[in-house]
Order: sequence, then structure tokens, then C-alpha cells
Amino acid sequence: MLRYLTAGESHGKCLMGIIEGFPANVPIDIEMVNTDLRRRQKGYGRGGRMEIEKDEIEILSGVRGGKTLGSPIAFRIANRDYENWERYMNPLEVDVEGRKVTKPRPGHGDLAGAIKYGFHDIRNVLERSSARETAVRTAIGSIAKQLLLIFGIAGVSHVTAIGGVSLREKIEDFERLKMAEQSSVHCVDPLVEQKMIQEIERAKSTGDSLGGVFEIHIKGAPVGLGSYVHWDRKLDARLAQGLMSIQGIKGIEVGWGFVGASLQGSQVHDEIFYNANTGYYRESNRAGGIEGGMSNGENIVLRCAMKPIPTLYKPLKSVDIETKEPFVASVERSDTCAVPSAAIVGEMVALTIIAEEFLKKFGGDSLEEIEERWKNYKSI
Ligand SMILES: Cc1cc2nc3c(=O)[nH]c(=O)nc-3n(C[C@H](O)[C@H](O)[C@H](O)COP(=O)(O)O)c2cc1C
Ligand SMILES: C=C(O[C@@H]1CC(C(=O)O)=C[C@@H](OP(=O)(O)O)[C@H]1O)C(=O)O
Repeated sequence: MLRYLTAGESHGKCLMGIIEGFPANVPIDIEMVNTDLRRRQKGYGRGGRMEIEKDEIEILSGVRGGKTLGSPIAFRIANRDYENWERYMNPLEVDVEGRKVTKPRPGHGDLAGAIKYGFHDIRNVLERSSARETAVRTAIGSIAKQLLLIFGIAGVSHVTAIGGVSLREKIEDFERLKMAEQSSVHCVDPLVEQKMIQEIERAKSTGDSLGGVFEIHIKGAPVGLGSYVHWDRKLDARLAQGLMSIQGIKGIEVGWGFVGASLQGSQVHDEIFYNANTGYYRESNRAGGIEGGMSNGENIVLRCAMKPIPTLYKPLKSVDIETKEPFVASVERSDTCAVPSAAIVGEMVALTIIAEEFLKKFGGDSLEEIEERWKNYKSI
């Protein structure tokens, strides 16, 4: 079973990850991981922090000579900003009054987190509730992706809406979706991209923030990842949990999820056909590649809605937790819009879950064992 843990505070020394259950003999390309880390950092609408950080993975265990050993893969990603924060973030001794936060930001975990853990300094909450943690999940997804690519399973993401600007066209073509990589907002259409940039600029100039929508497409997943036999093994449920756990994500849709709800069955379900050479196939993919909690062999299509960033330069009303007096919320340095970055995180989180399910179905101790089981998997 593939599992992982992440650790690290946003302005602490570093972020860390441990992946356990990853098979042996899988070649790992560190440059590919660093490329995915850079993809996550980019995106129009990010704030000053991304100018400081240059995320790179340092593998500490579980990989030897470029191949996995089957032992836990431990790694770290340094926080360059730590040198500016050591005084406030040192694990042993800190300036407790400096950088203290007492005015919770509506929309962030500040108030609920402080009450839950009994903190009088919200910094103790925000350091870990911050989406800085998504750098680790991106690195884990990038390692998982390298296993999946060996079997022809690949993912892509693109942004379909930022604030009120959205891409009207539904794009299924995987190669075309990859064009999003060229865009500063991770959107395939250059005209929509321009409008999205203007929308971000407008929000920024008024001290406001924006959310949006992104899509993830995964091709090459075999029939039968996940299972219908138990609720916590359903692939759509597992993907929804993983994606919903990304900071700021508030809605998940599989295939035509919300659109389908207002249509009739005959307009939604994908008819089944058979070809003697290639087997079963569909002429449509409104199910988004998942039926009955299992992949059905079509592309997996997921859509995520991200709420606007909570930290506002034009802050909302809040209450000081020390004095209980009304105040406006604290202003931390912040992104205006992080939907393009969240799309990369979503892609990586989804690939991690696909890899977990792939290993449940085809897993073995080594790549060779998996290849054997993969080769022997037959359709009825
Ligand atoms: C890549 C990324 C960057 C983010 N950047 C910021 C930010 O700069 N400021 C902020 O207040 N929230 C930011 N967020 C969103 C918050 O982390 C998130 O809204 C918060 O943790 C509350 O969690 P929830 O929205 O899931 O309830 C970011 C989210 C992501 C995925
Ligand atoms: C550090 C990252 O994102 C951060 C996520 C975040 C938040 O509140 O979630 C707040 C900001 O942190 P800071 O106040 O240090 O600028 C973002 O920059 C990152 O994505 O690597």
C-alpha cells in the first residue's frame, strides 16, 4: 500500500515528505520533480513569496543511483524565506511578540484553528494551514507520476475560470490541453487568458482576491482502479477527498456531474460498444471515466472550484482575539489568485491517488513484478 506523510511550516526551515510502499527499481528523474515544483510556483496572480522561493527537492533516502529501493523515500524542500523568519520560527527559541497574529482572517483556518488548539497567537495555526504544504504534495505526485508514465498513464490540468471569466469551450483533446503549460494563467485559449489576466489585475488594484475553476484529465488509466465493493475504496470518492483537501478547494465535479443533474438519463449515460480487436469502447465520456467507483477505461475528468484567497489587502471585519474588540483582519503578504498553481497541485494529488489505486490492483515489491501483473490483466 502506498502512503505518505508531509511535515513543515510555511516559514520554518523546510518542508518534508516520506513516501512508504513505493516499489523498487523505478527510475526517478529529479529534474522532472523540480520541473513540477516550478510549475506549481508559477501562475499570474501569485504574491511576493514566490520570488523568494526556488523549490527544489533533496532526496534523503529510498533512492540509490537514480532508482527506488522499495524503502521509504524521504525528502526535503528548503524554505529560503526561513533566513528572514528564523527569529520567529526557530523550533527552540522565538521572539514571541514579533510577528504575533491576533486578528483572524475570515476564510482562513485562523479562528477555528486557534480555538481548537488553544493558541493565543494565530501564527501557530497559519504556519501549517498555509498552502505552502502543497509543494510537498506536488513532489510526491511527481514521483507517483513517474511510475504511472511507465504504464502509459498521464495527467494534464488547465484553468477554465478565474473570477467571472471562463472558457466556454469544452476541451477533451489531451494534446491541446497540454498547451495550458504555455499560459501564465494555465489556460489553453490566449484570448480568455488575456481576460483572466485583466480580471486578476482588477482584483489586485482594489485589494481584493479571486478564485476559479480548473480541470484535470487523466488518460491511460486501465479499467478497474478503485472498487464498488466498499465506500472507502471508490475511486471518485478517493479523488474527491484528495482534491478537496487542497487549501481553498470547495467543489469537485466528476465528468458532467452538475450539468448531468438537470438532464435525462438518456442524455447523460455513455452507451457501450464492442470492437473485436480493441474491445469495449464508448463514443462519449460524460461519466468522466468513472462508473460505480471504478475507472472505466475512458479519460478521467475532474473539475475543482477554488474559493477566492482569504487574505485581502482590503481586509474584512474581524475581532481581535486578545481584546475581543472589532478590528479588520490581519494582512499577511498574499497571493491575489492561486488557481493556476492549485491546478498543478490538483493534477499531482490526483496522480498520487491513481498511483495508490494502481498499486492496489497491480502492486508488487518491484517494478518487474508490477509489469508482470499488468501484462496478465485481461478483459472479459
Ligand atoms: C497554491 C495556493 C496558494 C495559496 N495562497 C494563499 C495566499 O497567498 N493567501 C491566502 O490567504 N490563502 C492562500 N491560499 C488559500 C488558503 O491556503 C486556504 O483558503 C486556507 O488554507 C483555508 O482553507 P480552506 O479554503 O480549504 O477552507 C492558497 C491556496 C493554494 C492552493
Ligand atoms: C508559500 C506558498 O504559498 C503561500 C500560501 C499562503 C496561504 O495562506 O495558504 C500564503 C502565502 O504565504 P506568504 O505569507 O509566506 O506569502 C503564499 O505565498 C507556496 O505556495 O509555496
